[in-house]
Amino acid sequence: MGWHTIEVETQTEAVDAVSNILMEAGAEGVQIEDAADVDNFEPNDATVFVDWDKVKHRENGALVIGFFPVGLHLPEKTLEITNKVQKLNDFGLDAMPGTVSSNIVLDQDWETEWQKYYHPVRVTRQLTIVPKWEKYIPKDVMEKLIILNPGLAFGTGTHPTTKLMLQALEMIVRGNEKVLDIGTGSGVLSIAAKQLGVGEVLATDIDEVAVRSAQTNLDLNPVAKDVVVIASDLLKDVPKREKYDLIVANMLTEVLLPLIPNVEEYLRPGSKFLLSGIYFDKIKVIQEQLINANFIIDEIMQIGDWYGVIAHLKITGE
Ligand SMILES: C[S@@+](CC[C@H](N)C(=O)[O-])C[C@H]1O[C@@H](n2cnc3c(N)ncnc32)[C@H](O)[C@@H]1O
Repeated sequence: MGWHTIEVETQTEAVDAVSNILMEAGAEGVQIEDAADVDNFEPNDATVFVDWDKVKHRENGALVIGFFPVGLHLPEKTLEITNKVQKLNDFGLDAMPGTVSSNIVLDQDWETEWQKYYHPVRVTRQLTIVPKWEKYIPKDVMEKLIILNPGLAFGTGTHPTTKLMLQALEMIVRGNEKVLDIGTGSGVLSIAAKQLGVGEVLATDIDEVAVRSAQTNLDLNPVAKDVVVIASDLLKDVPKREKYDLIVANMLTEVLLPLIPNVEEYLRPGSKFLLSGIYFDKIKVIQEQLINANFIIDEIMQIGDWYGVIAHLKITGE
């Protein structure tokens, strides 16, 4: 069996959005070649030096490749994707040139290409992401594993926006918190939260494919077996009377902005709200929206051009 690939030439800041477009269009996986990976590259072993002149890598921009099963109507799919990529500019994302092209590859090529990119990565002091096909033994008692089938949905753990969330979780989780994970993608943050000792977790995503992928990944992690995952557009299908100690949301600013004013009724005073997916030119507007919605900002975190925020709902007298 072969695969159709649809490739989008774009920019680093639009990689997540383009990946989502490809997944929503029915891609069974995406592969990303991003020039920024060279800057963000952190070897597992600090003594490793990579001579980038000798390693094949992109010099600029990014290429996102979606893998589709053969049988789809390629010209129609390509047009649908082109239209959606062009609309990203309206959201203030530089997705250009946004050139979309298609190809066919052999199954075997895809399998080996795919797996070559994913290896166990210790993303924070305590958390290591392990692709499901790797046998990995924790290096010390502190190390906790997140087993993932990467490529099913956004959230392989190595993207700066996910890393910021994992770091923030590690900083603030004390144990037994009730957690809401909005836009769960691969389920990575729910699994991490459980590994760090939280109590109940409800995970949501607008995308049915992501909901199924999250469930597959949750099933790979016994610690996360009681996480409930549902399809929901933001808070629409989250039970109204529920209160959470912690809400996490790693999504584009355009999605976070309408969410922020509505989370208060799901939190208690002092409950934490972690946000990520914020590109550098959007951090101000997110801060303003949080302050208007009764939040105190505890910490602003940054990796490269991406920002994350740790906030809490005002306590009376604050
Ligand atoms: C950037 S990914 C984050 C995935 C994962 N939580 C992480 O941190 O790596 C954003 C996710 O939000 C989901 N999403 C986008 N708009 C949404 C909405 N209106 N309601 C719920 N989920 C949404 C997308 O389908 C995607 O899975």
